[in-house]
Amino acid sequence: MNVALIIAGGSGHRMNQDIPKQFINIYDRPVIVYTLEAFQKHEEIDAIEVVCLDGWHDVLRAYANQFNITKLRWITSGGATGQESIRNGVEYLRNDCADDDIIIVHDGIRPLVDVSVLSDVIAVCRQKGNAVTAMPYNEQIFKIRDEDSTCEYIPRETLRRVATPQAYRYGKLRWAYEKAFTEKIGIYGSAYTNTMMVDLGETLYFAKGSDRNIKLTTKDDLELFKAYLKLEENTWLK
Ligand SMILES: C[C@](O)(CO)[C@H](O)COP(=O)(O)O
Repeated sequence: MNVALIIAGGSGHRMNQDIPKQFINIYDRPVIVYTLEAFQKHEEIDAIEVVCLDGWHDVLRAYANQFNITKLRWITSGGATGQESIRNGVEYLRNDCADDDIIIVHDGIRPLVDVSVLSDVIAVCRQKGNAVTAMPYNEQIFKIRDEDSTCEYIPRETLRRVATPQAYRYGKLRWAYEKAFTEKIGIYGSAYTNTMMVDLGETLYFAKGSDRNIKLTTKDDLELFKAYLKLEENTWLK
């Protein structure tokens, strides 16, 4: 079974809005619905779990009914941090998932994930045991010496930008979160499943990423999202 684990537990304070960013309406539907639709229409996705902000579970269920997201099977609560939210989502599946099921972890605020990205992350995970979507860098990356200066750079050919979706076998994911939280490894700061896995000594495998798969963090990102939607609409009309 291939299960999408969508993380939508954030309160979105970086966007300075009353509504959490995953629930902001863009044209005719909220951001989270665009994300859910991408998984709903992918034929290899069997079921969807959403880790959702408390107080928004009923709203989410109502949207799922309205927009026919029939694969949505579980809604559970987030935690105090992103890592706690993902861990909650993983634990919540313990009676429903087998160790070799594939869990596709995805940020609810990346609504432009497309079919080919999802297909590749599932295929690489099936073959290698895990997969993280990745893209090359096209800027030069300098390390800061202090806030005003630098004298060291990292050759960009040696770097990849890793995003979600990321796919892991359920058994490995459960083992990793249990170990990480018990031994306090890879769970602080900006840690995510990918960095935690590496901190636990695991090797990760790259799958095809997409520059279009933006994370909606700031208000500018919302404008970019709208522009992409308009572009798609115009392309379909032609
Ligand atoms: C994939 C990710 O960039 C971590 O590698 C993730 O999107 C981070 O999410 P955050 O909420 O900005 O920490």
